[in-house]
Amino acid sequence: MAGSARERLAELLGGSKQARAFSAQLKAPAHMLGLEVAGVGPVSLPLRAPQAKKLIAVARPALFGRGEETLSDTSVRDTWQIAPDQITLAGPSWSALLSSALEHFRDELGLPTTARLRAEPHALLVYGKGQFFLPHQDSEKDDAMVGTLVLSLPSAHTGGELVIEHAGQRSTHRASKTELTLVAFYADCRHEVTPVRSGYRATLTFNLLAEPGVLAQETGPLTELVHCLDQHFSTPVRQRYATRDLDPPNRLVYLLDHEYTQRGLSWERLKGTDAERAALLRAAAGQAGCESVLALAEVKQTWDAYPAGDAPWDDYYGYNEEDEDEDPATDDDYVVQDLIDDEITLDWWSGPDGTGGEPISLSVHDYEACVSTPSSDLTPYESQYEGYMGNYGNTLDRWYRRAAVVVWPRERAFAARGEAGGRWALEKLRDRIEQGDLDGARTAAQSLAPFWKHTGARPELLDCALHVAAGLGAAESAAMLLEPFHVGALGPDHAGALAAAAERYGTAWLRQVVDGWFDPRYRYEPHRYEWTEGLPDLCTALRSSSPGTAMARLLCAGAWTALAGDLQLWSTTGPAETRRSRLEELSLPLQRLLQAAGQEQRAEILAVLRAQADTVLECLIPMLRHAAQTLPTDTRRAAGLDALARDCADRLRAITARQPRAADDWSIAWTGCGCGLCATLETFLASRSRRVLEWPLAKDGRRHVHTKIDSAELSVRHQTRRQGRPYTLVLTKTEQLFTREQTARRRADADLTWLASAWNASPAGPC
Ligand SMILES: O=C(O)CCC(=O)C(=O)O
Ligand SMILES: [Fe+2]
Repeated sequence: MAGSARERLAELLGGSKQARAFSAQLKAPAHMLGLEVAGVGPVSLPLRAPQAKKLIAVARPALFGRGEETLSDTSVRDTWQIAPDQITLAGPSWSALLSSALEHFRDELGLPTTARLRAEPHALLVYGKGQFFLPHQDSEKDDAMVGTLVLSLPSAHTGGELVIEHAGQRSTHRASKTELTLVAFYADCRHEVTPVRSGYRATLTFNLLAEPGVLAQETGPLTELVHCLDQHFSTPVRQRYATRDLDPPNRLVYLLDHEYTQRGLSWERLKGTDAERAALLRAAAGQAGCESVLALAEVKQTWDAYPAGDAPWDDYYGYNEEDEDEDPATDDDYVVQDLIDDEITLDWWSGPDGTGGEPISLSVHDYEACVSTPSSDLTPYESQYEGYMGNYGNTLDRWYRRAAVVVWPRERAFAARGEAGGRWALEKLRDRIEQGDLDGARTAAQSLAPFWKHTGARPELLDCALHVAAGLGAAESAAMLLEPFHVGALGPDHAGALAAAAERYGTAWLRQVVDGWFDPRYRYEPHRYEWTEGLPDLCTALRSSSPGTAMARLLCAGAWTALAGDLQLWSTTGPAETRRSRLEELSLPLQRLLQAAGQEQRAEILAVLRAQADTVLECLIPMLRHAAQTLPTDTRRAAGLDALARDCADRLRAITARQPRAADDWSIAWTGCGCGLCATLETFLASRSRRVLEWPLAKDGRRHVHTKIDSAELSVRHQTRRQGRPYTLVLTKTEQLFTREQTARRRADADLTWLASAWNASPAGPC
């Protein structure tokens, strides 16, 4: 039944009732009905032959009415009937089942939602083999009677179908063997029961009455709209495939039919049918305790489509060779099939009093959307056909501009507006805090929780969020507001507000929040370290208070975890070219971190750097070069860079002190994956004298060896001699073995000389 309040709203506002069903069916578990019959006792379900016979024993042949008369004629109707006063309907779930079934049938049959249906037991009917009821119309025994409800008891039988007809349409209902089958239909429908061919069919029939008074009363569309709004805003949302219901929706978005500009959008200037519909909905919203605003919506629909002239299966069989020279395609050239996706986004709305307005960004959930005119009946302002792309088959995208009336319950106004504009929500919270309305601010803040993560954390809002968080004095809500931000939003200006929040809520709270800011999701973003530019100033400012000092420590720790991970990754990851440039990228963030860190933290970082392999120089030397050009001497010293320069000089000296490779030494130290091929390769590489290996080797083996040589960038050329079987892999050690070492040594020499001059990095003393 989900969506029925919205559908009804759309119908009422659209001014035309859709053709409604004349009959409807529902199944329910057998245990929900407890049935007792005088002279038989409790009837156990599913019904079996012995008990069916007992029921027949207390029944009498059924009569039927023709005009004013009541007749018995087995050529018209042949069945056994038990009067309602012989029947007791009980069981713990029976009344719940009946009332929810009646609501269902009311909605399905299109009766007003204000109506209350009541079911009055009429008879228990039992049909044995060959028994039936010819087509007839039930007499309306009561002014309030609107239809008939037939509840078939579960029982095994063939034949005995209930066939209902209306305006040339018919629906056929078969009873279940195991479940209760409930069918309701309007009193003006002709219906019949076809002959039972085997087994027994048993039904409980009821007159369906619309509660006297309610229907007769002039309800008018306004009352019904109010009722639908109440229902929409109080019914939990059920999403397809979801395991549990969501809270009731905060919004209803009713799409209007015309296009408007921002300036032209006002309650007084709505066009055509929009004017009447919007006025009606706005009036109903007011009566239902809701606020309403006008908004501009963008609708994008994606349809399954194929070019007209092609049958959808032509792609598979290649039948479309004939029609090749066609004009450029337009929207009309496609056959549109199913709607795949329907996205509605609101990008602007007016203030609740109808004045002002602001840009927003809000995607409308399908359970909030309500339309009397489907977008597909309007003209798109743009459409685009996309051939087969992998995700879907061929699709046609269509874009529409529409206006909308957005309605929300007054008491949920804050969340309803807040989801569309994070800035608005934060500013309102700040105002309430400043006016001393702390309770109001806390309740309002908490109402943002379900969606804040997805909507509220734009970087430019961090400052306001920090102030609000500190002012709220409610740790959980404060954390909820701050957690979705990313550390990238942080700058030196935030120091004051950060320290205030830290002071208010303590270190454990702080850690939880800051951890969220270093979400590893951002790890591979290109500018992920840009924020460290402000880190030294931010930390200096923070250190003026002790909670601020703790905050600074957390930020440096977070930055170091990220940097250490990247250093480790890139200093051990292949091709030299990539490694060098990645490590160099880390040099500036590392320098800023060393400047920002406290003494103890800096010592820890330096110790870790010292323990890294020599490749770390590819990060450290560029860092020292940069620092030498940009930082004053005392800043460099304070950041521990002097000590770092000495460490680097030691490493470089060790490299330059290594014995140069002897001219006849062709050995290459390398270890493979442990397989037989790698063992052969390892032996060849390790040999001082062997330069060439001729290795008959099949394709897979050759590929393995190629990969190993290339990924380790070994100074070995590999060629395949395509003669004989298997081909021969020819490996040749190259001169690069010597030139590379010479280049590295020359670079180390140069770096060392530079270090000695720019950093005065003479060999470390005994201390
Ligand atoms: O047994 C049925 O399914 C329908 C009976 C009926 O149409 C009637 O009692 O008027
Ligand atoms: Fe009937």
